[in-house]
Amino acid sequence: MSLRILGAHKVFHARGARVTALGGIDLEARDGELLVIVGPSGSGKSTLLRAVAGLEPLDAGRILIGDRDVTGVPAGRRDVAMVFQEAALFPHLSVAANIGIGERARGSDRRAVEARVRSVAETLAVDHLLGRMPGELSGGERQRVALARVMIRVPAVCLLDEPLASVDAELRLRMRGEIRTVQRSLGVPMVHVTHDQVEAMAMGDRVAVMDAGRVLQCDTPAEVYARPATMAVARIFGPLPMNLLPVDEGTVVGLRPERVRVCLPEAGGRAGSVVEVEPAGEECLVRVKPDDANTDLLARLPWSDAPTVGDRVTVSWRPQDEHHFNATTGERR
Ligand SMILES: Nc1ncnc2c1ncn2[C@@H]1O[C@H](COP(=O)(O)OP(=O)(O)OP(=O)(O)O)[C@@H](O)[C@H]1O
Repeated sequence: MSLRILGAHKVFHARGARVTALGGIDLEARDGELLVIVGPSGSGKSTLLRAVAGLEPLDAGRILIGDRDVTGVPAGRRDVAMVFQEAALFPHLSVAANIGIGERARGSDRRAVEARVRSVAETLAVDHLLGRMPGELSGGERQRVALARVMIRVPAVCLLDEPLASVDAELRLRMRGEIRTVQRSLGVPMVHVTHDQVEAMAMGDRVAVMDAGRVLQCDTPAEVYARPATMAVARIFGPLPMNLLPVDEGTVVGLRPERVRVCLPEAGGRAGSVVEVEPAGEECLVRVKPDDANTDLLARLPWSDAPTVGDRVTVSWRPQDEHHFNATTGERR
């Protein structure tokens, strides 16, 4: 069954101000697909998920799960499972009871539920915590318990709102894989909101890039990365924002920092000065101010090639690495 969002509109009125959280969203998460949503803070990602879950009524638009129009259906009857940024667990129930509560409520056999709880808890590495209470867990552990509760059964649609936000880097990597595996085995559409671009690239079958209540582009992560449809997408999607250099009245050239070469002054290219060097593990981020432009260029280089602040350098790139955008509309040429 697919999830379809058609013309979703939502305006909030907050202290005299009108905020368009959703400005007409059309989006589909296909059966068995993991659709990742990325976008700056306030772009409407959580509002969209909450609308699908039935926690936020839409001003206009429809939500369909398979052929079923669930737009007016209360949250409890949509068969949508959701994990929030802040995992909400029942404080007076043990971890095991929290994970199994939905299944028990549906009247499943106690022994069968216990076995299922154990199995899903092992997958998410919380099996050693089954006897604890939610108040005795770390943020990341609570998050994994909330995930386990969702993944214990097969809902029609699964929604994840930054479930890995408070999980450390190593576990995050493992859980990304786990979520993919569980999602494939559930075979249902899953919509996953994240701020983590690497996660979006790694996990998504497709990625929807949102800004100001709109979907700017929706395609495979590889396609969005290789051919961002607009300057805004180029800035939002990718491990680092794209460099955007106005070249003439009508055109802006976009360059991924990983495609910018920084060389000694003798080499050909545009001359400039290094204004910032930031270590990033095996690599470094180098900011260069070209002599003939006001826009700094960000480059990602191996740490072994790191220059020093104040160095005179030249920057260059291959013509095929340039992205061209219309300076007025922001659209890809
Ligand atoms: N209950 C509310 N009342 C008024 N405005 C709201 C309400 N909920 C959200 N908004 C506004 O709607 C817009 C979209 O919010 P939303 O939480 O969907 O963004 P988001 O993309 O999930 O952001 P973040 O990445 O920071 O979680 C924001 O401008 C926000 O301030």
